[in-house]
Amino acid sequence: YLDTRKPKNFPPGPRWLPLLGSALTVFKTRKKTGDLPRMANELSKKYGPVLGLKIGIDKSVVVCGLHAIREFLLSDDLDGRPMGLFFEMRTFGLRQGLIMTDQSFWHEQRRFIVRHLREFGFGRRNMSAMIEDEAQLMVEHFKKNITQKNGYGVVQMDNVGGIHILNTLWTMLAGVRYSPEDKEVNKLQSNLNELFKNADMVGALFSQFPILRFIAPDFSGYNLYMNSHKPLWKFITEEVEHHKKTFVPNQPRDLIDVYLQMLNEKDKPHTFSKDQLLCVCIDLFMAGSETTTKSFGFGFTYLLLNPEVQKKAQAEIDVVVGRERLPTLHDRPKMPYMEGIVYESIRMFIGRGLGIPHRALKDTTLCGYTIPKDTMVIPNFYGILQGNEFGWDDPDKFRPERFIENDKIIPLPDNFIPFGLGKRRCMGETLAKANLFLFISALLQNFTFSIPAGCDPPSLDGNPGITPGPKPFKAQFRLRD
Ligand code: HEM
Repeated sequence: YLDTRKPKNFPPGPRWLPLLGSALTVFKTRKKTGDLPRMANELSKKYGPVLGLKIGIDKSVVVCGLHAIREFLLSDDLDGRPMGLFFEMRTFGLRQGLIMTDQSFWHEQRRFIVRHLREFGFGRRNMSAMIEDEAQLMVEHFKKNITQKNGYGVVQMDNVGGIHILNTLWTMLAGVRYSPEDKEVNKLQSNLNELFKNADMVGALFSQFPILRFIAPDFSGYNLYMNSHKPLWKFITEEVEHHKKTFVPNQPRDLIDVYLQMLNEKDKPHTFSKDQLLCVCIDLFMAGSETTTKSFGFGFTYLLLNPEVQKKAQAEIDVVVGRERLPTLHDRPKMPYMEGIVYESIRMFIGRGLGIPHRALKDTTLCGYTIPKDTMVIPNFYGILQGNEFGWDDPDKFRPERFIENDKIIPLPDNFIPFGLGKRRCMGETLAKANLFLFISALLQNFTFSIPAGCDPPSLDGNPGITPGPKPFKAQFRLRD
């Protein structure tokens, strides 16, 4: 009986059943609508934009409308991150790192990481040169894959950007760049892809019913979750050990060295530890490559389906950049169409999903409802980025023009908040946008992409999961005339 009682003034939502909470309604609506974000959008039509749920043992609130999402993301009381097995097991079972920590621990670490990444170019002018170099390597890699006989190449387009995108962050973090053919990194990225596909933002079955990890480790997703993380833990640990062996005091080569230097300080703040360094690297490995690679993948899904968009982008590139050199970030203000492609790629990615869950740090209110301490609160990006109630005409269409007026990028609409808002706002926005702009424009400057003969067109369904991803697809590419 107690299990079915909602806290006073809790946001409206489906009835809670003993043990299951609202899981049955969620499950049924999800089956009908296809995924969690659409499920929440559907239920919010009945219950309102602040949707109160309980899945297994966790009380959670999914926030759907723009007004409610803004109030939520800008509230300091809702700046925490959920606790629990699912979130902590990513990082060796520790509540450490950047993404899933909160309060003073998170403040201190986030400030330190952002400040020192800047020393290695993050968000600075030389970051552009670094991405341009990587874009050059990407173009060469594509050229190598064109066979003389056919005059074209074929690639697995949904994840081809993965290592190049990772490299732009990893050069600053660990001072290394990997070859796009590196077997280990490719395997790590495909492991994570698999993992992100098979769980979702509110956690896996084993986190809602923790006992299941002992009695049904396969069924509850526990084994898959653990096994997908182990190779990444090994990889990161080896990188940090290598840094320790080659470390020269006061001559930092990258962020890991700066962190090691801090670890050697006698009076370092207590939030700094070797474990925390490993967890920061894990978080940045995931956040830094996964999201941008998926936006890139969605971007090319639509570029393949809309050859006229490729043509318009190529015309703009030819006028502003020509063919003699690769595009740079200096060209960006003169290339609104390409920038529109970047925004649409991001909208098609994050607009299919839920954001990272937050946690109420104390009893508080949201849109007049009571949110008890420790409730998990999750923003739903689907409605505001892909629903037509927020001014998107044909929200399912990939239309870079929607961001352009009088040949200029328009001030971005209030509901275009793919990187979140407030103190927990994404710290990689500048890097992500620069990567997408430089990689996509460099490829379109050199190649034209099409659906390979005998292949189905890329699917628009996408894979739901922790973050949504494009369904795997191949692309054929030819050098432009
Ligand atoms: C298109 C690409 C990307 C999108 C759409 C995106 C979006 C987001 C969103 C929505 C959040 C959550 C904000 C919140 O919890 O309220 C977030 C957090 C975060 N992002 Fe990104 N992101 C992208 C790329 C990147 C990149 C390249 C990095 C690399 C540095 C990065 C690092 C992070 C980190 C560390 C957090 C956690 C911040 C915190 O909790 O303090 N992201 N991102």
